[in-house]
Amino acid sequence: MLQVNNLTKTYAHHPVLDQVSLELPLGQVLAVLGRSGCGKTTLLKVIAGLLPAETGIVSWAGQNMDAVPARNREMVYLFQEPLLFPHLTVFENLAYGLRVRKETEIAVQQKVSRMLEELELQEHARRMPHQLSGGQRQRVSFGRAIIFLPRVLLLDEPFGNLDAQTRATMQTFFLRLAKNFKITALFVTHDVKEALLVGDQYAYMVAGKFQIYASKAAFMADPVTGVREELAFWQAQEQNII
Ligand SMILES: Nc1ncnc2c1ncn2[C@@H]1O[C@H](COP(=O)(O)OP(=O)(O)OP(=O)(O)O)[C@@H](O)[C@H]1O
Repeated sequence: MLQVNNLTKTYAHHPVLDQVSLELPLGQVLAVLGRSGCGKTTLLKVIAGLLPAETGIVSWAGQNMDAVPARNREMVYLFQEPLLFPHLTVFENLAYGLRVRKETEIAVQQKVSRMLEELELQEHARRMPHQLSGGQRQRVSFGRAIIFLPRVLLLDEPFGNLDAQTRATMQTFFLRLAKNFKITALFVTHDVKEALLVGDQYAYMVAGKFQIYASKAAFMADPVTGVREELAFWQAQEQNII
């Protein structure tokens, strides 16, 4: 289980993380909804070990991660933009983390083949990243992060730059991968529908304050999340048509 206790961080006397606490059990996805600038990226980077917090503790299975550098935390921060090695094929991009961990060639071949299948990219294994569409690149980026089974995946608006249709396809991919690989993830999004779709648990962040809801119903019922507003909008559209 990932545990975060009372994280605080300020920039120029302005609190960006204000006593943030959360618990994330294995295999669960916590969808974090929040407007731009509320501190979501800062939270993910502190958990990943890429930024220091002023106070608070990040721990995994009861072990304090303070002294564990980012590269050893196995809490992978995935950028909005897929960052692939431009000089490596899709296959080698996926294999990279396994090779760094000195896995045997047989294991590399098996794991990459399975991942290519999961991502429906078998036919693109020999392509270079610039020969892929944005959605395909994002799939490779996902696969590369998941293939060595990190403890936690930290997703920062991963589909924010994709068109609506590709975004919907990617959400379906994510749900399948999350289930098949028992992914534990914090999934940050501005999009209410995306949060509802991908989450097992739900949180809302505003001005560095983090609120976790006891249930999906509680998340949907709270006016601050904007869920009710969005539902009302679609109902009004429907009534206008009829
Ligand atoms: N290095 C920094 N120095 C000063 N202020 C910063 C720094 N990094 C972030 N901030 C400020 O902290 C706040 C939170 O930033 P953060 O990137 O965590 O927001 P966010 O919720 O991820 O926003 P977005 O959705 O737009 O990426 C913002 O007001 C931002 O301007």
